[in-house]
Amino acid sequence: MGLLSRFLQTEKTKDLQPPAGGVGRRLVVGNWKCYKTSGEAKVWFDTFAEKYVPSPDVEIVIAPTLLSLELVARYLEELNLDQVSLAAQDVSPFPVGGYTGAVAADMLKGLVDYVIVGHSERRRYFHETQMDVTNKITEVLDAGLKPIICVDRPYLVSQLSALSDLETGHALVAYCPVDALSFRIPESAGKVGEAVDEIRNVFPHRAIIYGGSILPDNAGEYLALDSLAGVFVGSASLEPESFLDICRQAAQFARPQS
Ligand SMILES: O=C(CO)COP(=O)(O)O
Repeated sequence: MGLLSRFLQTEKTKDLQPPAGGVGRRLVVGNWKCYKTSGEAKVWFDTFAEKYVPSPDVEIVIAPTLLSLELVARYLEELNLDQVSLAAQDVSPFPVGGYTGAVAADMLKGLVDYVIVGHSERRRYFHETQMDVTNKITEVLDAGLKPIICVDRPYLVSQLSALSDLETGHALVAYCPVDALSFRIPESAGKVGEAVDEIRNVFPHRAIIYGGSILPDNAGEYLALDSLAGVFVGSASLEPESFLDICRQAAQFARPQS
């Protein structure tokens, strides 16, 4: 699929109804990127906790900055919110050792369940290579954590083939087309469905989520896709209200697990 074929429609889906029986368990991941101090993170969780209604079929994952991770993890323990866990936004490609400035996967154990790996912003602004990404995935899996492996357009095929030999364990794949992030234009649900099929050819049994300009107004389009396990939310996760709105929609679309 070429660039031209990815012209996007942003039809509104406010009146989209979940099918009877729902579409399966849903995951909503909020990536705060380089926003929020530890204090701001605590305020976010206070507001979130007030209005959050857990659903057994929706898993919520929040990725604060590495700096605030420990404090947020302790606070989350206090809040004791069902179905909410944490992710690290990045990790060292190396184990514990003489690597100044790095945080090793083993150090994240007990704080997070997931680690985001290979986000396009890491690849683009920090010049992360595919080899770095592969090493990070290995470190994360060795630490017993779950990598959220980001793949994007226009490098989907090469990124997937680089990972195809890896034993990816409990990995999730996050499809985040760069145009949808950089240009603030979400990829249409139809195009996302096509990319998901492409990813499934390489990782047939991996859960796949989509990220790129997900907002409360368009989240339902993606949550309704049977082939998608959930959504990966950037900007709209920064405000607890808009993130809660997306979580509520996920609960509407989720189907109880048998
Ligand atoms: O990068 C993303 C998920 O990690 C998506 O970011 P936006 O939702 O801000 O486009």
